[in-house]
Amino acid sequence: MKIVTADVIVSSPDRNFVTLRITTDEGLTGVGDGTLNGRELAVASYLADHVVPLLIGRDPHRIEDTWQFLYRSAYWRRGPVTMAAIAAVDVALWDIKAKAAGMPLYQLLGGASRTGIMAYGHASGRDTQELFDSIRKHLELGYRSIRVQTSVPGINAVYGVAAQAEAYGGRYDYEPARRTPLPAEEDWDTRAYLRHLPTVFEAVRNEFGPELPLLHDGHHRMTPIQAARLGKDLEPYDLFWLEDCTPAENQEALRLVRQHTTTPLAIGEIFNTVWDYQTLIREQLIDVRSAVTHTGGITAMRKLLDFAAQYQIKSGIHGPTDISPVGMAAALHLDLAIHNFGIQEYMQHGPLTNEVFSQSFTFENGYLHPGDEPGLGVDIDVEAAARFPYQPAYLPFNRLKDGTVHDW
Ligand SMILES: O=NC(=O)[C@@H](O)[C@H](O)[C@H](O)CO
Ligand SMILES: [Co+2]
Repeated sequence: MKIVTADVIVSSPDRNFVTLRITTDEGLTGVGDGTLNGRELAVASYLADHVVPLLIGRDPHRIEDTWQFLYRSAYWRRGPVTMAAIAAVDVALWDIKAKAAGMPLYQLLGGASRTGIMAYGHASGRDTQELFDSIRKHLELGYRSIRVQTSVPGINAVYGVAAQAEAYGGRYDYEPARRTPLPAEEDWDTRAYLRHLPTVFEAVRNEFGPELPLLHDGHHRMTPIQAARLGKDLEPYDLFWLEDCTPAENQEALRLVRQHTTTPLAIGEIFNTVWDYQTLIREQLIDVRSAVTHTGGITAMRKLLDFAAQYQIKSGIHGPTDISPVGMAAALHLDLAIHNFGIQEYMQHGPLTNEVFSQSFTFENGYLHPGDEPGLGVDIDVEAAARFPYQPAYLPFNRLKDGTVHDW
């Protein structure tokens, strides 16, 4: 079998997506997700200008060789753009291989290790009442695990608070990439946040009880000692995880956090190769790990998850709406097959996105399942995609009160 075409489709239903669609000489097609929120065109160009010419004529069954060829022939190693592009090719080739085999992708990954994939949804609120309503709404939607994000007194716009994003003219539910020519500036104050957050979880536990798995995303904003303090302050509320508690380019920084708190830590959604995690995993500095299929696709993610399994670390694959239904489906096939599954993030894509992408995965009673269609079980309607041309959209950034730029 040979690859005859590879189309890079940039489409913006609800939000921007980059999809690679590979077609073989036997008429089989496969799709891959190369969406990198706020830098979509960089991946689209990397694919169209530097990768697609290398794919034409290759045997699509040679997935490992194609991965190694794209990774090593680029000479320049790693990075979010390169690894998102390689991920798009890799997932499309796995889609083709599974279709050729006439089975859902998870069967090629070792078959099902569970009956369903525990999902968590994003509840948020500007105040306690709005937060409680959002948690109740997610419980009614069937979620059995819930991420809690709230406003902070004295801060105007905080990541992950849907109503606040809308008040700022954004659409949080399509991931806070504002359709504006330049990134929007938001404000931040870590001490105000550290004072406020334990009171939020105290209120949530009093209202919803001790059982409901609760998650929180620190979104890279604290120093290690601040993260250590928050982890300790949240221990009474028994979180499923505290995510991205501190920027982790310096992986050793997590040693300090670990020494002070037993709150489980999830890190990794902005990483893109196993090397970003190596110390975190080897020294058991994280518990449930979160990474998108941008970490080089199924081939690389499987190796990463198997490495993590040796250190009793479970998966927590990234699943916001800036991961397209294609990337989501890839995550679900992995989630179903691996033994060290932890949890799967699942925001629900918008109605226009569901017009462009047909998918066979299901969400019932709090559990996701990739479905049993041959391949990934997702496809892109190219005509529908053409109706939604790319629109520049950027994630916001933070500045502190004194004007210093800060992690968002
Ligand atoms: O845990 N989920 C997250 O942190 C996401 O909401 C990220 O802010 C977006 O995917 C960035 O594009
Ligand atoms: Co996150």
